[in-house]
Amino acid sequence: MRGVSARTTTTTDRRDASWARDRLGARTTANRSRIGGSSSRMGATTTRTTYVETSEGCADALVAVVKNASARAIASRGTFSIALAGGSLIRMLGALKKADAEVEFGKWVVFWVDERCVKWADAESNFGGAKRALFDDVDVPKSSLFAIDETLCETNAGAAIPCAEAYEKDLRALTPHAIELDANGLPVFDMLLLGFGPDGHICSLFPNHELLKATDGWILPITDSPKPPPERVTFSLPVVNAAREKVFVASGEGKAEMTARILEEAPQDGSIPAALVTGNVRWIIDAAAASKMRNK
Ligand SMILES: O=C1O[C@H](COP(=O)(O)O)[C@@H](O)[C@H](O)[C@H]1O
Repeated sequence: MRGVSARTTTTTDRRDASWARDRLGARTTANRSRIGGSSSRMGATTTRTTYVETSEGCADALVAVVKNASARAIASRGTFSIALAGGSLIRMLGALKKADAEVEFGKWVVFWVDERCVKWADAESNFGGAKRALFDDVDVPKSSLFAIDETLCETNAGAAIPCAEAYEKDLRALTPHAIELDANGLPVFDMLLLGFGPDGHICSLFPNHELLKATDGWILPITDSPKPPPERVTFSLPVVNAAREKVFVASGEGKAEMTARILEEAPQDGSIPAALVTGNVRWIIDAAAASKMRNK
């Protein structure tokens, strides 16, 4: 593959959701034990990091990771459930078209880890961007592409709550047959493709935001997103962490500072949401994004 170095490192730690747990001291024991009981949050976090030279290298490495996970999931359960971020990650998605002959796109079920409450044709729509970059050209059945209900987004104001309710209903209808549930009753996506902002946000979970502590609800509305548009929907942090594999792609100098902070400082106080992702985590990083890391 172009630009993919052979160098992949693996680290394992015992990081758990201590930030959420500590701040939840005032909550009931029942709530605490639900959080503490999640195996993906309390078990070891394994981080595999693949270093590549260029953004093309990132795209190629991403294709290899998705192709393998898709084949494994389809062989064992007949479907592959994947949820996608938006933003700059969308630029990478088109590379998956190269794997068209080897990937059984017909067996995919696709969600978005977060969405801005706008019409699909709006330039801000994460679904619209992914559709143009990939899904217009591969054979994922339309009925397996789970976008938010755009009819609820005539205006951004007032859209987040009804959109989140409807989107969670769609997700619940797919469990447990197409998307498994874990021991805590959380949906287990086979793979999440995550981005992160320069502030360390993931999905539409922003630094120090109350929503980081949410333990009820799979899809959360946010009405005060610091990054426009203000009204969005997002996976909750427990749903993110319940996924079988989380893949971060860090490409370009603009991601360098935050990549180093997430991987080398990993504060657990909610100031960098990306550092709260636990379980089976994979990073694909190009040279520009890795340029501020001290240990690589
Ligand atoms: O608003 C969002 O931002 C993040 C990061 O986007 P990027 O353009 O800075 O890479 C993205 O992961 C999220 O899905 C999106 O809605």
